[in-house]
Amino acid sequence: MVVVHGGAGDVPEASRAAHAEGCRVAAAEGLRVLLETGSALEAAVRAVEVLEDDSKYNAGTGACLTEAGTIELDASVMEGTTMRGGAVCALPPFRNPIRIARAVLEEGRHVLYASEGASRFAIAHGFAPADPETMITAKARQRLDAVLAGRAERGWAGGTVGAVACDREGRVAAATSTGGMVGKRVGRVGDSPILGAGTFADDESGAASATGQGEAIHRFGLTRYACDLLRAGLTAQQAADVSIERFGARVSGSGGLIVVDGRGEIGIARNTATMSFGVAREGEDAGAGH
Ligand SMILES: NC(=O)C[C@H](N)C(=O)O
Repeated sequence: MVVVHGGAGDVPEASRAAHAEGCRVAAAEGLRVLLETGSALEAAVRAVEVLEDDSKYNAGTGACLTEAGTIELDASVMEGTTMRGGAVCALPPFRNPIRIARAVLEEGRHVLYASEGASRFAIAHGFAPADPETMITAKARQRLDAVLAGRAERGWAGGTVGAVACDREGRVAAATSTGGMVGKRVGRVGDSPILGAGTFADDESGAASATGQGEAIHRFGLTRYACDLLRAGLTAQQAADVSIERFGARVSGSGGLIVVDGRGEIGIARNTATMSFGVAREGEDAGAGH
């Protein structure tokens, strides 16, 4: 089974159905890949890739902009069987950062590459840098302009994307990708590329992908916290609910979380107005909501 999220935040009423539908499509495609390859890791990566290519979300194409008007991308992936992980942060424009994070995981020498080094790694592994103009949307520019003009708050952008997957043998994986915050400082790195914060997977507990205020998620270690609750015996939904409750109470964090355990039970929680999600399970029609 595959669960995806399209970011915690406050999507306007008129756009909510479209955001949920994008998640349904991504979860269904992730499940298709899971059934074809048997790999939870590949399924989570593919689901996130679909969302990166959908300009509605703040990841890949359509990512939000730094205060300098540039794109800096964060992404990570982790699989739960041997707990391998790969991540890139402050990456200049490449179309699918999650694929580069996957390549980091496969190569295995390091876990996280930043900025120039991440770009070099990507090029050495056959990824082509993207023309920034093909990835920057008019909406992303408008949002930055509003922030710089003081018409909107400099906050997290919403629209981060993530996926968790569980195969028939109980192997789990998680993946997360984002442009971060609108008007962030150049070099600011959020929680999404940090294992244990934005992304975590361990077959002995489960997998989780987080979204929301990155600085708070960093400090709280949100995905690791949720997986530790699974290990302690909570159901996936209880683990998601308790994690978000504690995250709000302890560090005043706002955000959301998707969780899956090794039996394919899922948990979805948020303390924001919306968080689009999609769920696809073998033998059932894919569903979506907020
Ligand atoms: N939309 C998000 O979830 C933002 C992301 N967590 C970050 O702070 O970079």
